[in-house]
Amino acid sequence: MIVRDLTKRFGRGADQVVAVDALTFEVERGEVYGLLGPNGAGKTTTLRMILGLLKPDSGDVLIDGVSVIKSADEVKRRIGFVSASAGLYQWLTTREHLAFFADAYGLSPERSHNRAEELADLLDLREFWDRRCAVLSTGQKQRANLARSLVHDPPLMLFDEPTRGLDIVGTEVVFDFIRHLKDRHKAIVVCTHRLDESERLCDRFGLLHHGRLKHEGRLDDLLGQTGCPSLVAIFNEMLGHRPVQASSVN
Ligand SMILES: Nc1ncnc2c1ncn2[C@@H]1O[C@H](COP(=O)(O)OP(=O)(O)OP(=O)(O)O)[C@@H](O)[C@H]1O
Repeated sequence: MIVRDLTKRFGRGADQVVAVDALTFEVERGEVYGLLGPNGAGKTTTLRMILGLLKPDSGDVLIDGVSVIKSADEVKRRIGFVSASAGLYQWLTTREHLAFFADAYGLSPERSHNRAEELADLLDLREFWDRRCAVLSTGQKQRANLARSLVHDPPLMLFDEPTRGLDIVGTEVVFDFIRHLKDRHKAIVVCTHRLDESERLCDRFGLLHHGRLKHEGRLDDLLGQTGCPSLVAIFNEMLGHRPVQASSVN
């Protein structure tokens, strides 16, 4: 995926906010890219533009050479999206969800059946396969949600706070899923506030502040460039935030 000079402003005049400001980055197949930033940095706005849900003021996104400006529907077919808040239909079972989304993406009935079987094995869905999503546990819902996102086997996967609200086991399921996608040569973007998790998961990072990339690179490169000991320290420096020193507290 190539994000090129993406810009989005909201409002007018003195109230105008430049949510995303000439943002450029690339994510290779088989790479996990952490798009990180504080509240209001522009992460969600960026994801919405990549997904073709929000029109940029300028710039473009190319997925396998297909432009979101020229062919938003083509781009949508090439993306799987996982968000902590993305809803499942409460009255559908997991099996029905996969069939519904496979149909929406235009898979043949045979391909839909085969994908459902593969995903049921991959994410261990069979124990709650025919239960309505309303009665599933948070972890089961997240597994159903992960399966739904991958039903059309897209080349690009976007994750927005994928572990929010999950316990350690649920978090590991998400991690294993992302590692599986990496092994399958997907391009993967993860937005999260969990810097410790992103350090474990991501190959490369883009640190966003006021809609601009302030730092980009592999963790070692970022630590070397900034002289900071951790991502948290880089964040604090970027935000001009000085942690309280124990010795300075009376
Ligand atoms: N529809 C909108 N109308 C006006 N301003 C908006 C709109 N959407 C986002 N913004 C503003 O754009 C900026 C970027 O918001 P965005 O939601 O992209 O940040 P974020 O990095 O996802 O934040 P968070 O981590 O809190 O979800 C913020 O200042 C926000 O208030």
